[in-house]
Amino acid sequence: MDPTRDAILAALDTVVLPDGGTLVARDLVRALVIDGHSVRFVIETQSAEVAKSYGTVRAQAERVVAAVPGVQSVAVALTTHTAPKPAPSLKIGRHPTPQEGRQPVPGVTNLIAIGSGKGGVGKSTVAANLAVALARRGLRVGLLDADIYGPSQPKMMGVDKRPASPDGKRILPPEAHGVRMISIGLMLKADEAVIWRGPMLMGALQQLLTQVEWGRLDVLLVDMPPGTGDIQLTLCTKFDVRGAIVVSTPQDVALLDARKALRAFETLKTPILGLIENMSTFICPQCGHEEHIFGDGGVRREADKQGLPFLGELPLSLEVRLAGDGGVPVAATDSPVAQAYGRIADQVIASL
Ligand SMILES: Nc1ncnc2c1ncn2[C@@H]1O[C@H](COP(=O)(O)OP(=O)(O)OP(=O)(O)O)[C@@H](O)[C@H]1O
Repeated sequence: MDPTRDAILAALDTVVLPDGGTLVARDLVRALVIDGHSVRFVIETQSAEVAKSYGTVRAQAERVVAAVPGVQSVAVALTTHTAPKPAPSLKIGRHPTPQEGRQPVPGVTNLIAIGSGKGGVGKSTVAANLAVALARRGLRVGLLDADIYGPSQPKMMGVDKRPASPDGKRILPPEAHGVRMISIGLMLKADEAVIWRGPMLMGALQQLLTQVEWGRLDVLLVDMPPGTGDIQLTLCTKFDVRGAIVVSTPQDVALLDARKALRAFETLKTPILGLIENMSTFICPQCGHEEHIFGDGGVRREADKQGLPFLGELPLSLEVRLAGDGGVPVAATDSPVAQAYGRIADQVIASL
């Protein structure tokens, strides 16, 4: 059995520090990654002096984690959070570095874009839940929130800490619900607006893909901004994208825009892995009555018409919205919607 994040944190909570408190109570554990039976994390101290007195803490942390059932190897790094190495936010956003042709993202086997034509159809919700569902199927999964103007993944995945950057260059992605994730939203102060033009956006995306220490991933999902713009262009022309998934509601206006997104991916020579229908049907929690608020089966028909795979449908449900707002995606629960996400994850795995 693979060790769980909770079990690791419980073990680390027993490590008492020379200056009081425990590693967990003092919030010094960063970049905890559980990769099967291997566990790695960083202990971040406030200063070099403190770090010096933490040698035994590091050894003890390694010992208690190694004793957690299922753990076979442990790697612990001790770093110092000092002023000359600021949070990576200061370094994100720049003009792109010139590069020849499409490049792979180091360590990533399948880079998948999650797009939509129209905003608000639930693309970010689907990206977060699909990432969790794939991780629950045993894949090593990453999630990159490239919706630079409206990042929502930190909230949906329940992550609000700035990622660690031990050397000021590499960024260690936090892990939530079994998924390593990064978002431009984690690099910014709350309410800080991003007023960047095309080249800056392209540079920021390039940084998030190449400076983040993803490790080995089977799948990296990229939550794209809605529509067809600079981010789509950069991702699909500069990186080896395995394929795109397009999310739409069955409503005609959403389908109209979804068609534009499909055409844009085709023009950029990005294969379409399939379409997902979100907000398909609403089942009244009081009386059980089923209502097709945004129409019935429109996305499946569209996929059939275009000869593309239909990956599945997801209901409009209060539970989904509350889970997203609460930082625990519904796919991490035992609800029937989580099972629907599991089925879509199976389809995605089969398409790779
Ligand atoms: N199936 C669903 N049932 C209920 N609420 C949903 C569902 N899918 C998404 N939502 C809610 O709809 C809102 C918009 O969803 P989301 O942010 O995922 O859309 P988006 O397409 O990524 O939007 P944007 O254009 O801003 O990127 C959120 O409040 C989310 O919780």
